[in-house]
Amino acid sequence: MNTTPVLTARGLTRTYGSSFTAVDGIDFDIYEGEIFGLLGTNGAGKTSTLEILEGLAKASAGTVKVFGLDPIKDRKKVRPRQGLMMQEGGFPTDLTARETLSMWAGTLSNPLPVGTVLDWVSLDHRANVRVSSLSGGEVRRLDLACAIIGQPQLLFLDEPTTGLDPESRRQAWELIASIQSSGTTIVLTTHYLEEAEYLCDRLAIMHEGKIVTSGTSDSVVAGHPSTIKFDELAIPVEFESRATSHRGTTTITTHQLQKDLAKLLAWAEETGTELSGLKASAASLESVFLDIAEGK
Ligand SMILES: Nc1ncnc2c1ncn2[C@@H]1O[C@H](COP(=O)(O)OP(=O)(O)OP(=O)(O)O)[C@@H](O)[C@H]1O
Repeated sequence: MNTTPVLTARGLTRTYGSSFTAVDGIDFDIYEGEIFGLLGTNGAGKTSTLEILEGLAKASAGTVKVFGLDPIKDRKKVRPRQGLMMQEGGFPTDLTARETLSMWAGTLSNPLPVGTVLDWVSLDHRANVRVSSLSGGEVRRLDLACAIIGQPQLLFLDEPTTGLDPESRRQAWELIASIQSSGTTIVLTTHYLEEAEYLCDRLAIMHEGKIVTSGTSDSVVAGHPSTIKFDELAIPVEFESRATSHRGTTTITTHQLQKDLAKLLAWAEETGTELSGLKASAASLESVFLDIAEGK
């Protein structure tokens, strides 16, 4: 992996008003050519962080360097190298998709052809439709088109596939992956863990303004326990200390899923016990995320 940092954040803090800390002293590096994901529950501080990285908001404390520069003070140098897709685009509604993208391209120094980008985001057949008549998912794809048409070296995508149907989401993933393969570094936020697993080389999970865990998806999941669930019944003594019971379901947590499952099945066989509702699940990004969300 290329470990040349394109972006570094140290002690990044953002407070609202006099007392609310939305981003609480976080540190991370984003390397050239990678896709870095910022994940977290609603209100974890992802957008508040992204806005500082993008140079749209000032940090209350800490530093950010983008291409070694200050994204606010050196805005003139940094901005042309960045593409931004925010949660809300806010286009004039009476322009068509093509007019909107052409107008935006007119402000950039090195835009790709408008028709090519409309084709990439599958809006070529909707090019002459006014923004007011586009569906929510189509507006989202127009947002993405505006973010990539300037051939940015660093692309920020804030929930790029929210509102897209599953097929359009897959297409957006392919497009984002192909933009990365052309050398662009990408920072994205998402609520879709499958999206993070598919796209992100590394990710950080935020909770209440802090980064709780970070690394590759595999390294974040490693060390997290797997679970065995079944309908509530008396269980072997050796599992009692790792078992919890909730709404009629017993859950055993384990770091040795195969071994413990084999033991449990052998016990059930010997004692003639029916393990109804049996479900064994390896640790996943989702289980890590849910534990963090629950403050575990
Ligand atoms: N302008 C603001 N003034 C006061 N509080 C704010 C402001 N913007 C955000 N917040 C608060 O800061 C916290 C972090 O918000 P932020 O939008 O960064 O979270 P997020 O992780 O992006 O959430 P989501 O997944 O819902 O988009 C939330 O508690 C939010 O209510």
